[in-house]
Amino acid sequence: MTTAIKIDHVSKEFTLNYHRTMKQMAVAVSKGNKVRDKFLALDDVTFEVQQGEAIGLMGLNGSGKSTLLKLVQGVMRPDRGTVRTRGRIAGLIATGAGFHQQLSGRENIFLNAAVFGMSEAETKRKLDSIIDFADIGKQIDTEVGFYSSGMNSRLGFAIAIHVDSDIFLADEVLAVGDKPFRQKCMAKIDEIRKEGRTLFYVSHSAGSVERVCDRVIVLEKGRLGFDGGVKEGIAYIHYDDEPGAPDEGALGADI
Ligand SMILES: Nc1ncnc2c1ncn2[C@@H]1O[C@H](COP(=O)(O)OP(=O)(O)OP(=O)(O)O)[C@@H](O)[C@H]1O
Repeated sequence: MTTAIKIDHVSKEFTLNYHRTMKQMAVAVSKGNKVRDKFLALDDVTFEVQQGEAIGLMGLNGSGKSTLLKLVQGVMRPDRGTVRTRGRIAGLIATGAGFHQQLSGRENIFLNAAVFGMSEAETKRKLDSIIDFADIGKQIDTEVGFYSSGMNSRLGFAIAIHVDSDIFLADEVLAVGDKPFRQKCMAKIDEIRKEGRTLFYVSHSAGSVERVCDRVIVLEKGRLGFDGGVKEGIAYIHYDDEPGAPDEGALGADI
């Protein structure tokens, strides 16, 4: 087996500022109060992913999932530890991230595709297919700054799935899309799986994780809480407790 991702004792620290203005800060300092704190968004996380594995990355809000994906994608560096990846990485880890707000959707396709390492010729060849998948009509030629979050997500996902990547990162991509779009995305994710590409799939939906993944990693306040089978992972995080809970209805069994 070939290792696709190696996360070795990785920590990432952020600063939490308690005040937004200089005045508030000055008042806090004069009273001897803290103005900022540091905290670990990721705390000594270690695991390996083999090529072709589909990992469901789960955890409560703020547990560090997106931060971990950003480190895997290479847009952020760890403060401690190492992140090693093999092959080309594509995916959607933050809706609208990487889009230039004043450029049109069409122009952003070229910009974003270049960031993923696609040549202009390759992008031109895939342009119609990307626009078709995004399916946002004439608004493909309007400024991305005016897009709804769903439209941002549609365009971002459409570009990402057209990159010939070895590792695909999907962070809540389906959360803002409507049902027909979610179904289309799930079909693409199935294709990615069949092609033997490595998948990192962040979701709060036990149903969709069960459908897509063969392993679950649970982050708890930045620490690795669980790493193992899908059913066990879902049970660990108690997402199987409440049948018909909102996450199931939103993204689960109905896809
Ligand atoms: N650039 C940043 N600067 C400061 N704090 C940050 C930054 N990015 C993330 N954080 C903080 O790090 C913690 C982890 O955030 P992260 O987005 O990784 O969580 P998550 O598990 O993806 O959450 P969610 O399920 O809500 O998407 C949060 O407390 C968040 O506020």
